[in-house]
Amino acid sequence: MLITIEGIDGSGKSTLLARLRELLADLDPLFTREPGATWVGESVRRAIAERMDPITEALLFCADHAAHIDTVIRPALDEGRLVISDRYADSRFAYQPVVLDGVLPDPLSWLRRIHEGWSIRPDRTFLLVLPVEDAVSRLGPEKKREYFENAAILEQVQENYLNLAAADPLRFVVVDALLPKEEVARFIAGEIRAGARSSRRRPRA
Ligand SMILES: Nc1ncnc2c1ncn2[C@@H]1O[C@H](COP(=O)(O)OP(=O)(O)OP(=O)(O)O)[C@@H](O)[C@H]1O
Ligand SMILES: Cc1cn([C@H]2C[C@H](O)[C@@H](COP(=O)(O)O)O2)c(=O)[nH]c1=O
Repeated sequence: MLITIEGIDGSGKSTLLARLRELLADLDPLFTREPGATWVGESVRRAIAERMDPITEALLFCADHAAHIDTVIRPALDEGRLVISDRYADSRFAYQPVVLDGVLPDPLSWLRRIHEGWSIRPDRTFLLVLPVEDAVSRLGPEKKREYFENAAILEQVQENYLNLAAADPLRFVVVDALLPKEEVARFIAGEIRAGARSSRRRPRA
């Protein structure tokens, strides 16, 4: 079963994942992330830091996703493991249209086409949502933030995320990220546990 955690910068993903490692330890999940699970992810970090052109940046994120699926996700799913990824394809569909706006006529369709035929659809995606001003204040002083970590960009990213969730309500679970950390973690752990139980009852297609 593939679970993904999404949300704007500062929404609490890393905090949540650290707690899920403890709460779900008995299920022995594989925790992974994008970018960062493959050496391609290092190129992505460099592209963000150096502000490469948005098409190069988008294609590097996609390359990291392909390597992530090939080397980490598919092997673990084939072994029947629960996989939990901090960011996944929806990060591309939420962030890259913002920087590709004005560069391509329809960035989201372009991105979706690139993923077609090889990306693996998550079984469930938890989207952490909170007002952008709260996320930005959690992120700390502006000068220490990465390129995407500014309010104007994050407003558009969050709107894109909410549109993705509205279009796919069976997969997305929208979670109030203003709730206390422990409440967020226990709710999501419970949902993942329930999903894992029912997927054990269903044979994999
Ligand atoms: N539910 C919560 N309530 C209050 N503060 C929180 C909550 N969740 C996380 N935080 C705090 O917000 C800050 C940002 O959280 P975190 O690093 O987990 O976000 P993130 O989504 O992983 O960010 P990024 O995408 O930039 O890596 C941290 O200081 C964390 O302690
Ligand atoms: C996977 C992915 C990520 N991003 C952005 C989102 C963040 O601002 C950075 C790095 O991610 P982190 O988890 O906060 O360290 O990259 C993106 O724009 N597109 C993507 O596909």
